Amino acid sequence: MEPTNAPAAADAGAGVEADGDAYRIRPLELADLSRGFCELLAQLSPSPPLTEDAFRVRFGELAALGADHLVLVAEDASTGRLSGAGSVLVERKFIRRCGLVGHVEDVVVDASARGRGLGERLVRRLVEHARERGCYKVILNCTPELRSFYAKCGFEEKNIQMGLYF
Ligand SMILES: CC(=O)SCCNC(=O)CCNC(=O)[C@H](O)C(C)(C)COP(=O)(O)OP(=O)(O)OC[C@H]1O[C@@H](n2cnc3c(N)ncnc32)[C@H](O)[C@@H]1OP(=O)(O)O
Repeated sequence: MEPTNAPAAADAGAGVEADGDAYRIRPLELADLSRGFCELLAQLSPSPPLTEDAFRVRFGELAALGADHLVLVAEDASTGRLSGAGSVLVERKFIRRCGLVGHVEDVVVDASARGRGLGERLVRRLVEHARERGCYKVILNCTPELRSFYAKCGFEEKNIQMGLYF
């Protein structure tokens, strides 16, 4: 599928949030590469800048997943730069009568915009998307320091995380 500059997962029911405040929460767009998307992600994990081609290819791959993959960004209404981002992936399982599970990933708020409730708003929007898709639960991995942030977003601690890095 040829990627366009249309919002990813535009059919996801993930409508733009325009509540008149400083940030506009909406799906990722191709033009967001030049609005600071990579700089935001670099605050989450080592993430060198992407070329336009690399970004376009990955954007197209994710768009092809439709509403099963949603990347939301928060655009600063006064500057047009991105101040936050987060993703949710809907996993299709066999168990629970072919149940669906939402995975929240890569939540980040720019250092200059933290502490104003933007992270919580992003996470709640991602969770709402998973709920509307019919997921029976939403899960995520985080460091122990973020327990209280995710508790504020409605999550409770469950099990432990295991990892194997290559
Ligand atoms: C699944 C994942 O992606 S895990 C990775 C999470 N991302 C990161 O660690 C990247 C670096 N950190 C960040 O980008 C931000 O600090 C975030 C996303 C964790 C939080 O974003 P913010 O916009 O600052 O959070 P927000 O203002 O919505 O905070 C909501 C509540 O959580 C609390 N909170 C926020 N960050 C933290 C924290 N690091 N530790 C403890 N509590 C926190 C706030 O005090 C607030 O509580 P309050 O309502 O009582 O005041």
